[in-house]
Amino acid sequence: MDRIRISGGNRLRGIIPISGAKNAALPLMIASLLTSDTLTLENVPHLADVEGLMRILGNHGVDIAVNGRRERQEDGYSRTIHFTCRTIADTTAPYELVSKMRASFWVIGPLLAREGKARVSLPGGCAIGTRPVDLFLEGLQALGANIEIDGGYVNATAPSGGLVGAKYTFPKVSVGATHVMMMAATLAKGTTIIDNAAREPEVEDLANCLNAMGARITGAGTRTITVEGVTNLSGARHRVLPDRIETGTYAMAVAMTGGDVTLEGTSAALLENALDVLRQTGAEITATETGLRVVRNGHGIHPVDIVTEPFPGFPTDLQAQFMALMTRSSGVSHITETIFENRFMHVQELARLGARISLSGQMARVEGVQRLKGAPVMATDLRASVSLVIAGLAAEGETIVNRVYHLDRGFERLEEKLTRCGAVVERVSE
Ligand SMILES: CC(=O)N[C@H]1[C@@H](OP(=O)(O)OP(=O)(O)OC[C@H]2O[C@@H](n3ccc(=O)[nH]c3=O)[C@H](O)[C@@H]2O)O[C@H](CO)[C@@H](O)[C@@H]1O
Ligand SMILES: C=C(OP(=O)(O)O)C(=O)O
Repeated sequence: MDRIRISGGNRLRGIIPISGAKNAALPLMIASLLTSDTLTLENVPHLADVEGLMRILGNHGVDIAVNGRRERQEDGYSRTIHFTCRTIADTTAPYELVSKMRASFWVIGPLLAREGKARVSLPGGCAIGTRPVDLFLEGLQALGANIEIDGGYVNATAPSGGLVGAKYTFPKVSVGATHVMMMAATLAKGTTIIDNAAREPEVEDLANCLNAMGARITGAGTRTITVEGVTNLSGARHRVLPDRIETGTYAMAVAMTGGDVTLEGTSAALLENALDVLRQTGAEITATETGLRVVRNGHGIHPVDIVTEPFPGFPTDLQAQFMALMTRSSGVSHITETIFENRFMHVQELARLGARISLSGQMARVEGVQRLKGAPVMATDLRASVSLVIAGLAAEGETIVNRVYHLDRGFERLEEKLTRCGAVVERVSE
């Protein structure tokens, strides 16, 4: 099993290219199930989750060609990929595939809309909370679907004439359930109004792609999304938006080590809240023509309190990384996690490096320390893993991060990107 070895203490200087967003690429790939034409996606990150979803889509009958060639390109950079699903080969998404990744459950929306039925295993994904699927099921039921849960599978069936548009208000904001309801509603009869929708940029990206495929969606990016159903969707070409979580992660790494790094191919508008918080910690952040420049020279790290919230609030997917930064602040900060009830698994691992963190329910109290010291640590989930990398970059001596397969789900070429900026980071394969 691979590990990451970090020798801490170097400032980061240079340029980091930001990849396409994992959390946009996954629903966009799933949208290819809605049409028999080719959906071409540019800037698809090379990640374990993307590879896993390709296997799932292949099982449903999607033909996948990378850069026009059939063979997979293994150089590790973001790619252009063509997805063509002439006919749905199988409406079942099996446990063995779906249990590895939360987003794979989302195939339920397109399968139901196009084929009138879907049998999808209950999902897996990062172990950061119970992560139920009640909102997905209620949303699909509002469109007329009949839902039964049996043997760990959700069996969904559309009424004989297909799904029917409806008004539905989510009792709680869910990114995944918004994606699914929006995809399902594109082929439903009549108008669907989705209230209390997630406003994440990835929802807007999916809506833009669906509209390019012939859907009629307005309001994505606001609380209310309206979808006028159409009879069929066609192919399209769409570029995956930049990864705001990767952007924020590297910005926090620079704030942690000090230095001067330009993050290329990204946009401040995707993560204004997190960047404002970083500025309060003492980092200087400026927009450039092609991305962002993050600088921290000389000054200490100021403590800042944060509360995670749905977009446009502070993202839960940056909470662990921010906690790593706060371990070196000059005071006490409070970090409140409101999205997932079990997203503090990194706390005990950060403690191995010398961090002083205490937990009380949903809130972590982080007392900044003057120095962290390298140690072996264990990655417990995707963003927790990268928080350990950030801490390791600032720790004295050697940090070994075990179980890096979590990291490979969401960070393309992490070691290379950091090494090019002066960090000493290497992957050790055994
Ligand atoms: C692949 C992807 O894009 N994953 C992101 C997506 O996950 P995901 O779409 O799974 O997250 P949701 O927005 O659905 O979850 C938000 C909250 O709603 C709850 N909930 C959700 C669905 C449901 O049916 N019932 C229910 O109670 C969840 O347990 C959680 O407490 O948004 C999360 C919140 O920004 C991010 O952390 C994940 O990185
Ligand atoms: C929690 C995440 O992913 P998933 O929803 O796929 O588990 C994440 O991207 O941080």
